[in-house]
Amino acid sequence: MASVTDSRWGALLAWLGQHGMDLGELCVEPRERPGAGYGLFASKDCPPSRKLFTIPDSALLNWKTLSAHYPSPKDLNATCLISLHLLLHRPQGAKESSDPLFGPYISILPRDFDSHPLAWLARSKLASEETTEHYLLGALPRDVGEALNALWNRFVMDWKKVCQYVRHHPASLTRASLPLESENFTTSDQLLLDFLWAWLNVNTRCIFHRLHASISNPDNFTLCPILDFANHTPDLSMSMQPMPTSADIWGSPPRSRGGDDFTLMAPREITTRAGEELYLTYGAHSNTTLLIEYGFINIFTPDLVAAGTFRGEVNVQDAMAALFDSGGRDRDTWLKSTLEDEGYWGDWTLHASPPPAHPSFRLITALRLHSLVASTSEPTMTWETLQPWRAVLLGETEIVSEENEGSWRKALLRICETIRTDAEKQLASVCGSRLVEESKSKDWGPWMVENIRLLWLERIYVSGAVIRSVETGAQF
Ligand SMILES: C[S@@+](CC[C@H](N)C(=O)[O-])C[C@H]1O[C@@H](n2cnc3c(N)ncnc32)[C@H](O)[C@@H]1O
Repeated sequence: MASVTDSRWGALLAWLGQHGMDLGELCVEPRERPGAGYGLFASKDCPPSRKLFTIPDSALLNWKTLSAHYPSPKDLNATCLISLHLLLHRPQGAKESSDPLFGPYISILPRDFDSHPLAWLARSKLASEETTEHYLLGALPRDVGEALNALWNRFVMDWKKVCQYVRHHPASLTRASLPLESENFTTSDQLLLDFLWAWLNVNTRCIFHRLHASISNPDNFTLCPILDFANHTPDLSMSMQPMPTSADIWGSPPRSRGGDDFTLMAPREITTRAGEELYLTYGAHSNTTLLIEYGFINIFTPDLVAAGTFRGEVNVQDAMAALFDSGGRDRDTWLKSTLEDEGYWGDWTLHASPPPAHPSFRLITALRLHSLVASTSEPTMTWETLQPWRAVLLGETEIVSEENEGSWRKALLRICETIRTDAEKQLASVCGSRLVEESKSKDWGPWMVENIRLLWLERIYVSGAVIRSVETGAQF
């Protein structure tokens, strides 16, 4: 542990002890983890499924534990309420948070998210001249940039909700650690950046926790001290497991209290030795999602992609859009509306695993339709002539026809080749020496350039692997 975190860790444990945590059973601690900030490490040997610690419900930071301290809390969803609370009590400089409720926990949260792509986007929007962040954003694959813009829109919507809430309930600011005026919320760039810090803490560190009667309630999540030091592993067998709460078992949360305590268990199948890192699996996410939502990617090698052991995924929206834009207006419009009506428009992907490397079923379905209509001289098809394609969708037959199989597989090859060639060109141009030089102005810059380079390489390797699958006659 770095020295500054040492004292914050001690303060956090003392505070958790006041909340009733049994510190004697704790067998983990945070340590610096190059390339990932901090991580959670075993402080003694942990056999499979050993209980690692329990955080009392009152020390969990969530909608239930905060709502009693805010006027009309139902006006805010959990993301907005937790983010607002963090914003009101953000530590200043190297000081500790003076929040009387969660101060020692807020003090140990990351102090900045400068390396996160959403922070690049915010800074580049606020900056008057080109910054390193501009160059990094310019080097991202287009679909990754689009996913980032969608995340930005989500963030801005939450910020607007919070600004509106604060305007209607200025009393919500009276207990803030910082002197804040509700009028400044819509105009201050600094407040927007503070909210971004708070919102990214929520977005990158919260975990599902059943707080509400309905399991699908979107506010069923919490910030959980100590657990949130855990880094991600894509390997589920190495992941720690939350112990099912009584709400999970009985189907509804306890009525009398804020919620259940949160207990974390060691991985089910392996023994973790003292000094080894403990992980959580955040989800079966693609690298695009990991980068956009969490600010890192799963590292891979060409061998792992070729062997189908790395969960490589490539979005082929642009190449498909070009294909669906080349058959004449009537045909293109008909194709799009037919696929939309059937729910198969967009979200088309290639996958490296499980082997053989393959196109998604959505992509195959769209290509089958494109090839079917291309085999006719008409721009559209009748209900009757479309039946062979629908029969595949309904599971009544496996293929439209032998001819259609051959035709969509050829179209798939062309799409993969386009993606591979385009990625090779982009890799050489956007990840060139200018970006490398620019990135050196940030301590995390070269690491991020390597992540972006890997995103382009993922396109090259995965499309190459699908080409090999098609050429060797793999059935999908
Ligand atoms: C829940 S926190 C984990 C603790 C965090 N590393 C810290 O320093 O506090 C999630 C963040 O950790 C980082 N992270 C998690 N898993 C990672 C991994 N496998 N590689 C690199 N960074 C990772 C990312 O910045 C992510 O947004």
